Amino acid sequence: MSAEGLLPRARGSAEVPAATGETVVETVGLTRRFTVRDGVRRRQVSAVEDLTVRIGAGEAVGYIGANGAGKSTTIKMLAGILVPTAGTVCTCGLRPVKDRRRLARQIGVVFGQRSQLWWDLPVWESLRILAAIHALPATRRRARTDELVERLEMAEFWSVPVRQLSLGQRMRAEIAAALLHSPRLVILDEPTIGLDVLSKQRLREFLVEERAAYGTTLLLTTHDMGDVARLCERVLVIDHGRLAFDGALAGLAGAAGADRVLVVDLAEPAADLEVAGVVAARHLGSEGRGLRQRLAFDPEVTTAARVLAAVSALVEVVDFRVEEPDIEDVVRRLYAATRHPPDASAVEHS
Ligand SMILES: Nc1ncnc2c1ncn2[C@@H]1O[C@H](COP(=O)(O)OP(=O)(O)OP(=O)(O)O)[C@@H](O)[C@H]1O
Repeated sequence: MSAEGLLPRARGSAEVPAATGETVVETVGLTRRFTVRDGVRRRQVSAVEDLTVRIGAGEAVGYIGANGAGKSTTIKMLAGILVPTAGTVCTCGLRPVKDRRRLARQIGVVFGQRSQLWWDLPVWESLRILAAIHALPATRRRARTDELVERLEMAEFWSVPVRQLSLGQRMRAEIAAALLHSPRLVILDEPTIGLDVLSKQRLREFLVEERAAYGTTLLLTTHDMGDVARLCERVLVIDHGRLAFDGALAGLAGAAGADRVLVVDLAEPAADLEVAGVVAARHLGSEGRGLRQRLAFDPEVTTAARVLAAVSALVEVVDFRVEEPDIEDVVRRLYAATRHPPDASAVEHS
């Protein structure tokens, strides 16, 4: 059966519905500590400490941090897999551990490094089993399956056992499995890890479309800042278990004091441009005997227009562009700036 008429069509654009104001995730003072053996002694590791955060329906939130920062531990508490040591957590209006079965109907979780599919079964059979677990009515199952097969381009490997799939194919099947029951909240833990550029792009496009069509809330952990830049308008940075930043991606660059870069192409070769005396900019490098020059500036202090004007007063500019800060670098700086203890002023809202 076709999905036509039973499910709203996904739109191809990045248009996203406005958040409804309803709360999908709410944590207050959420904390999880582990006791680990250190030789003969035992010590406590604080994986997540005093995390207070609210995510509204329809939001797309990137949850980022260094290895061991506490991302997976947070996700496990949101999904009811781990019991918090202290604090409270409410996911889709439910208490995750106590209401875990009911919660399973409302959330979809994808762990990039772990599979929820049956290794020896063809993709279609894994999805059939999951549909039965979620007790999806046959019409809804068929319509949703048709839709996912088409949008995730799964027809070519629909009957192939999961163990024979390429990583990109398996990830598409994992996403289909997690979204089969149309969950309100989708949690993705490193969904694009190991994927080639094209597979990453396809997956991101699918998630943007899914959100646009159904207003799905996305919470995404990733080390790939391209995922965050393309999928999320809000970023949470966790550092040593504590929230170090909560705000817009652009604000993250501002909080970390990252520089933007003005790249100018000149009509004629020129010596290294020194405009620091006029505006707060520093020369980063030159190419082609000075035909192309790069100038870094702090967006908190000056603007691209002012730097360009200062350069234009010295030489003839034929072309220019402004490069945004490298987000990996931004996060690194933020870690450095907020280490022990985190700077509460970096948290824009909670
Ligand atoms: N079951 C456990 N027992 C003991 N310590 C744990 C356990 N799970 C996590 N930890 C510790 O808690 C801290 C946070 O781990 P977590 O896996 O949540 O980090 P992460 O941000 O997801 O890291 P990564 O990006 O590497 O997956 C780490 O110091 C980790 O060693």
